[in-house]
Amino acid sequence: MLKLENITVKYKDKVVLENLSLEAKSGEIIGLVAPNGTGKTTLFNVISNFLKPNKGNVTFNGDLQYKTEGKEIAIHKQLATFPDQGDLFEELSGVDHMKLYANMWKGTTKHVKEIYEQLQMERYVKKKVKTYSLGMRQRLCFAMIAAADTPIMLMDEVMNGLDVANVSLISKKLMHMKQEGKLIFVASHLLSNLDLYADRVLYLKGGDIIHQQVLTDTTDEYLKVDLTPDQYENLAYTLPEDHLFIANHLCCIPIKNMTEEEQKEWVIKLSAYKGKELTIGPLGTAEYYEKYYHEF
Ligand SMILES: Nc1ncnc2c1ncn2[C@@H]1O[C@H](COP(=O)(O)OP(=O)(O)OP(=O)(O)O)[C@@H](O)[C@H]1O
Repeated sequence: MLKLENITVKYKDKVVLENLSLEAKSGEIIGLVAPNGTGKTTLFNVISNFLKPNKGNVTFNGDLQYKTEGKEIAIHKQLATFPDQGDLFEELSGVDHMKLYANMWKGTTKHVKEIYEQLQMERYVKKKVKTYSLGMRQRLCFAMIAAADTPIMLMDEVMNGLDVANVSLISKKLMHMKQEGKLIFVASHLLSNLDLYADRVLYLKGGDIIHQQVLTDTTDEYLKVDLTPDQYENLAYTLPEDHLFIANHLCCIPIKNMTEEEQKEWVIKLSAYKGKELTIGPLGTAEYYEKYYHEF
């Protein structure tokens, strides 16, 4: 559905994206993770053609590229980007904004009511935006992209400023949209939230994707224990070569190639470190984030 090939973006002599390639299909939620200023927004701008890359191709549905105005219109019918709170009109109501997006992309507003009901916005959706709090504005931005109902959605910081209840509400709606077959990109700093609904999480560093974490892959399991650097250095056992010591505190031993007996032995060995919690499971988004971006 979407193919990026060797995308390079430079601002003067600063290289932000370098030879980045990626394929994505419908029915996927892809998390995009990196510290501030790494290139997440730049990547979204390339996908939506708000920015022409210095090199590389963006292709939709096998052969559709931003080559002519007509093709750009055809692509933009299928793709919506998350609105910025600064683009909201203070004198218009929430439902006016939703209808604007619904009309622009779908040519109908029939589905708008169902969306604002799902997002529990009935109480205020008909009031002017100037009366909205930050969280209400953010929920409206999400309701607008949901009203556009496009097959591809690019969401930058969708959960910004939302409380726990609203994060959960929007996460549920995202899962629902995925089931409908949408391809959704979510750039986020709310790492554990991505574990809930993303199929894969991409880690961006040095202009490229340095790691792709497949969250549906349960074979990637580790025995995890928190150790101080001192405990780690002076461990009484030789750890397997492919173990990780993430961010100087989390020791992770891969168990996928171990027999049940070997796994039990490691649990017993590590249980000796009293007071340290021992868990078994895949690495979460927050753990990978520490692995790639922790500065020693
Ligand atoms: N128009 C521009 N001219 C020059 N440099 C730019 C421009 N736009 C972005 N940059 C630079 O490109 C880099 C990547 O910016 P980008 O906004 O893509 O990062 P990001 O990962 O989305 O950050 P954040 O998490 O803060 O939103 C930054 O170093 C930024 O300063």
